[in-house]
Amino acid sequence: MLLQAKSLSFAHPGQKSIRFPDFNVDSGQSLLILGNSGSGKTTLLNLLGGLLSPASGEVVLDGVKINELKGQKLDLFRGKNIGIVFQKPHLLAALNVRENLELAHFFGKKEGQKTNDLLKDLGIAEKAKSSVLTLSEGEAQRVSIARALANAPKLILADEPTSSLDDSNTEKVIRLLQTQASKIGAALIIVTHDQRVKQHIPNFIEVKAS
Ligand SMILES: Nc1ncnc2c1ncn2[C@@H]1O[C@H](COP(=O)(O)OP(=O)(O)OP(=O)(O)O)[C@@H](O)[C@H]1O
Repeated sequence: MLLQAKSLSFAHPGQKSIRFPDFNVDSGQSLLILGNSGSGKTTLLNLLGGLLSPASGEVVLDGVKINELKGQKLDLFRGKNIGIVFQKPHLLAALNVRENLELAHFFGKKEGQKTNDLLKDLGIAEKAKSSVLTLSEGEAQRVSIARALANAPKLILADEPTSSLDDSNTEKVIRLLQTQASKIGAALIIVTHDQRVKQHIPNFIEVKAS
């Protein structure tokens, strides 16, 4: 089993504790995290990516308890093994498209996937030297997906990747994430409240505010 989430709970400062369901995900599998607005979906994704530390429980990725790693060890483990697609692209404005991807290789201390191949796969090869400030929203989002895939991670986490897209682009982005995940044998976890995504990925867990 690639990823195991066990007895996880978390409380933001001044907020009620959120308890999350247990689940496992294998390499090559896709899973949706569903739930109402404010139920804790992004919080769970941040726990899985080691961006937050749980109040109780554990996240085990490839036999490593992420929640027991700290500082540089955690950053390096995340850089090598986890690719995160955030709600907003968060690209570095001073760097062009190619450099934004190469930065991921640098932080992951890993050669990973070839930048040219990745840009071609995601249909943005002709933008390699463009400033990220000149990209359309959809292009910027594809660059952020390419960056998450650059190190060929074992786990891909995506937070609401389709919320601002129309139906046809929603389908394209989900296909892209699934195709890329299966190409590198990664597990794919997508947070969404977009009902359209359920048509493409039937496997889901639901986060409920208690
Ligand atoms: N930094 C924070 N400080 C305090 N409370 C927070 C913080 N981040 C989130 N929360 C609260 O924690 C709860 C869960 O938030 P979270 O963002 O995980 O929900 P979500 O299910 O992803 O919501 P949405 O679908 O609206 O994005 C919410 O009640 C939210 O207000």
